[in-house]
Amino acid sequence: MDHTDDHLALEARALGVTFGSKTVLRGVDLAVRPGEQLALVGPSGSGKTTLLRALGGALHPTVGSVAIDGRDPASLDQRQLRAVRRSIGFVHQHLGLVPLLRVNHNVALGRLGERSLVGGLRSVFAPSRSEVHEIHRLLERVGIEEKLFERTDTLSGGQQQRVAIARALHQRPRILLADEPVASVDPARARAVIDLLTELAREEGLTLVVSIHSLELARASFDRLVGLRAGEVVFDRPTAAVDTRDFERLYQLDDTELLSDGA
Ligand SMILES: Nc1ncnc2c1ncn2[C@@H]1O[C@H](COP(=O)(O)OP(=O)(O)OP(=O)(O)O)[C@@H](O)[C@H]1O
Repeated sequence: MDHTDDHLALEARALGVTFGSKTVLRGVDLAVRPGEQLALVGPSGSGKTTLLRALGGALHPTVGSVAIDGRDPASLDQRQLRAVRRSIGFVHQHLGLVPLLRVNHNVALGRLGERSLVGGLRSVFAPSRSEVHEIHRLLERVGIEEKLFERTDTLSGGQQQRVAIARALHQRPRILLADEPVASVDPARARAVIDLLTELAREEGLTLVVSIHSLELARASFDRLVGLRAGEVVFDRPTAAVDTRDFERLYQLDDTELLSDGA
């Protein structure tokens, strides 16, 4: 593995995360090159969300370290940390949209973090023409431009997913992290949303890490799969080299795990 920081968008080194007495991640090593796309797969509770949060600098590792574009968030001051976080777009599992706001306002919120509170709110509720144009263009790219002025809670689950993607892109990130972005849509729409994410990331040259429940979908849409089980990486391979035994290993429960689970 290439450990030259300059060449990595994201890196975890011997990463461990513990909540109270519960170890959620242990010994995780991961290296992601700029522009690379990969899927994190694993059973519920295996630590995918926690790993994404740590990689995005939203959670400090208990042991080990993370580097984002070669910089360890733990070594940065508040201003530097905000700049690093702005370079990362996050599509949350539960989307985090404001239901009563119009679609254009929710997308505009993507850039709130880069301005003062007053300036940010002005840009959301009284945006400049160029900002309106940019939001319209983003909604076109995610295929729901006709929803620009609709109230967000009137949109379908799949459409809201697209709003969340547009909001993350409006932030102009270099890295996009998506946590189960298709948890609430049916399989056909899930495929369309994942295809959209991978296509947009490719076009924009973004690094993309997506946690995904459906193995089928992960296999169909990503060239690299990282399997997590009980907080540990059990495989990290090109999709073509991941076989049925890897998947069995990922989903089997053994006595040790059952014993340690409640500990
Ligand atoms: N803040 C926290 N405090 C205590 N335990 C936590 C916290 N966050 C996560 N956990 C625990 O860590 C484990 C891993 O959670 P995580 O959400 O990372 O898994 P996941 O693979 O994303 O699961 P899912 O697919 O269900 O979203 C779970 O057992 C969860 O209960």
